Amino acid sequence: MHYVSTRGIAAQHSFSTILLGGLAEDGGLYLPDTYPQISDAELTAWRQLSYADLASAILAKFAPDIPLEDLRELTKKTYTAEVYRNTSNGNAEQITPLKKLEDGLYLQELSNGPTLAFKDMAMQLLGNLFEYTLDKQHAELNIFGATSGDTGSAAEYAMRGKRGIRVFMLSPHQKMSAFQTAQMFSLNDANIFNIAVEGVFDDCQDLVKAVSNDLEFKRQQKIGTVNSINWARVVAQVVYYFRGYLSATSSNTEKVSFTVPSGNFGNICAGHIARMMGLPIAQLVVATNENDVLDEFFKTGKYQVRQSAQTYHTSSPSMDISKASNFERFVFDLIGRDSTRLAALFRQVETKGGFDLSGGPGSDGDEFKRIADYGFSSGKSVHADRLATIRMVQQRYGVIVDTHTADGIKVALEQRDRAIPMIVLETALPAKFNETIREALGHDAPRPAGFENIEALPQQFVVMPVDVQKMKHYISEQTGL
Ligand SMILES: Cc1ncc(COP(=O)(O)O)c(C=O)c1O
Ligand SMILES: N[C@@H](CCOP(=O)(O)O)C(=O)O
Repeated sequence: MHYVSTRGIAAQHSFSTILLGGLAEDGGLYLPDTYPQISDAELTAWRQLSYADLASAILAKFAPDIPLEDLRELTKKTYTAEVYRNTSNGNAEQITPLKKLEDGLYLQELSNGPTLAFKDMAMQLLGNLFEYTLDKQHAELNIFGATSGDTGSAAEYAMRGKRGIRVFMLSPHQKMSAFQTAQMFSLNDANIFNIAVEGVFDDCQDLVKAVSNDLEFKRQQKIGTVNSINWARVVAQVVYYFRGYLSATSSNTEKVSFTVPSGNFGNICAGHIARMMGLPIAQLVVATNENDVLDEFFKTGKYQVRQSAQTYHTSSPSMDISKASNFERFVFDLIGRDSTRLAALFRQVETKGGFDLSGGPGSDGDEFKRIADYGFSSGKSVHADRLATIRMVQQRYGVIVDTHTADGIKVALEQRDRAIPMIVLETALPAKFNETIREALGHDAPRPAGFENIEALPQQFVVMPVDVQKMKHYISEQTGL
């Protein structure tokens, strides 16, 4: 298997090479040349597997250049009850248990890891994969990433103290919750550098792309990424769609749907890959907050990104994103993997702010008519919906959900086909967004052990403007390369 760039110019590479490289040299994102398919017999056999074994079976299809035995060791070391210990049912061996809310409606717990968000599902594996690959190459890696709140802490917890790795993490200054801010900025490991950027998440992600697109600087500074720009992140997220499906069904003739609180489109992109591999997924429902660029696209075929000033700071702040990185991977598939056209469309995003695939007069294509073939639909949730959903879920099901998961449940209830089980992905625990839980319920969210006084710890970070040159200068100053 080879990996190709969505923009079609960069060289094709193996899994291990793109793992360390992140963004393709032509500015595109890597995808496998074809999606591996799963047979009915395989899916049946996978019903018996532990999460770790399921992960290595799926990874083996995407990383043929890593020996299966090594993959097995890596996933066994990653997916343990000690690491994913915050399960609500006390059975941490299950890693991502399904919580039944009512007949046909489930939450899939993905936030039981060290930083209480779904990012830990992939990031813990990425940390181990990086260490394994770097050890073999006697190399080092400077991770340059962007976060709206959860990728950052998941990456820093996964990489702290790891040999040969430094993490430079950009976050939007004063736009994360108090808990998220404390989780990242209270770390004082020598290999962690927190940079608060005077802008929104999209500015942070643009800086990551701009720095990565300077190929000489990238090579010299050994820059890699942990955002879902990195294909390995997406692949590791594919695993829990399989796990969710297998837990909700007893035969492969059944279908399920997933609703995914979405921002950078990495999570639901993994669902798209699982579906392309043949997992019987009926619907993939994109749930957005007030930053509704994706909802607009999946309703109209028009993709129109918003400027920083029109990107709202909301109570589901991790989804405050108007320029979803992984959307490019989906559009690549939607337009028949025509990389020349893909590159033109995404150039147009930079010059005209978007493109239009609605098929209407003056549009850039008519592929929107094919959206349903890919199972996608969408909906939106705003602050008042979020509060009402948090209250409703507590009253009706006795469960407290975080603000992003609440957005997912709100949209899932609107979109579900009652004949097909709907799984809502739980993307964080409520303790991370206590301000809004208090507003909704009048009391604090339950706080897992170990985080009691996190907001009171001393914080270490630097504040910087949206300035590529200053960012590069800061990185080279710290690395000494
Ligand atoms: C809690 C939470 N929910 C939802 C999302 C959106 O996920 P994605 O960016 O993969 O679409 C994020 C950020 O990624 C998040 O941290
Ligand atoms: N919501 C994310 C944004 C970055 O997403 P990623 O999946 O591309 O890393 C965050 O919490 O940082």
